[in-house]
Amino acid sequence: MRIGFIGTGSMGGMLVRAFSQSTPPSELQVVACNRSPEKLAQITSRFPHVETAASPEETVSRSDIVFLCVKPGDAKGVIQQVLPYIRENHYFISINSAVMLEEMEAILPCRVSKIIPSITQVGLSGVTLVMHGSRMHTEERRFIEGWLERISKPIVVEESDLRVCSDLSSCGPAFLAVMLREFAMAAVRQGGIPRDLADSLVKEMTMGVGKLLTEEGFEFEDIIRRVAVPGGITAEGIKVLHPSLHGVFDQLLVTTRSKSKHHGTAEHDHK
Ligand SMILES: NC(=O)C1=CN([C@@H]2O[C@H](COP(=O)(O)OP(=O)(O)OC[C@H]3O[C@@H](n4cnc5c(N)ncnc54)[C@H](OP(=O)(O)O)[C@@H]3O)[C@@H](O)[C@H]2O)C=CC1
Ligand SMILES: O=C(O)[C@@H]1CCC=N1
Repeated sequence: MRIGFIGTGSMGGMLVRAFSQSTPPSELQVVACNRSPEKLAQITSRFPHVETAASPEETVSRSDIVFLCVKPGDAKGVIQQVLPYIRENHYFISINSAVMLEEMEAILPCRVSKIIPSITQVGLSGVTLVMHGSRMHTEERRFIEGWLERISKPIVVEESDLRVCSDLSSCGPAFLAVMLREFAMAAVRQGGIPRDLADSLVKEMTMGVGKLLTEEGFEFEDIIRRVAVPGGITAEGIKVLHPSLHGVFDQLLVTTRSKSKHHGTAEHDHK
């Protein structure tokens, strides 16, 4: 299978690395291009079997599955640029939430899907959100999801639910990191311990909680019940958290929804 990547920035570069780590070169031919050559050169120096294409057009010509990994404001221009090189049997997959499946299908003659990756795929974990266009039938959907399973847990969602789902799976790592950093910094202030000790404790705790939730069958409530024993210390801490957190995430989701309505122009990409 020949997989092409147009754009090897943060997300495209991550996907190239993730596929290269998870799949032997004998099963996968990767070809990629990037506007500025340095980012791609960093990847090819670590993964020499990743081939360099000179342009998006060449990437498309040399691929069966094409991942479009440019910023929203660049996406429509690149789609127009590669259009003459797209064959009906191509799979064209955009990682931009701003470009709608219907818009892509109206322009492109091939099968299209949209996926929203997450920084967690650096560790071959976390979710890729998947939305398929109308030309993707059951077998073809399974085929693409099978590839995504090599690097993540693919979850199919409705395009209309994308905003809130990607807040959880793709923006979520940053939201969680902000909260965890606050926790560590408060421990430094209140407990007088060094920052690196506080960071290590929070990181290891987070990894352990992740395992309970994903591997040990714990629900959030199970963890809360087992740790916040009646009359204990954790329960007192939770009494502080509840009023402070109430409404915070509603506000966050209202804000991201509002921002996403104005997203998708080159002007906004560079703000
Ligand atoms: N960051 C995240 O966690 C997530 C991001 N996304 C989405 O992914 C998309 C990409 O984001 P991200 O990877 O962070 O952005 P980056 O800016 O890091 O990557 C975009 C890349 O596309 C390259 N590029 C632009 N135009 C062209 C072109 N014509 N031909 C070849 N390469 C081109 C850029 O090259 P150059 O080196 O010249 O800039 C750049 O390397 C966005 O839509 C974002 O919303 C989705 C999920 C999560
Ligand atoms: O913040 C952003 O715009 C991107 C989209 C999803 C995660 N990061």
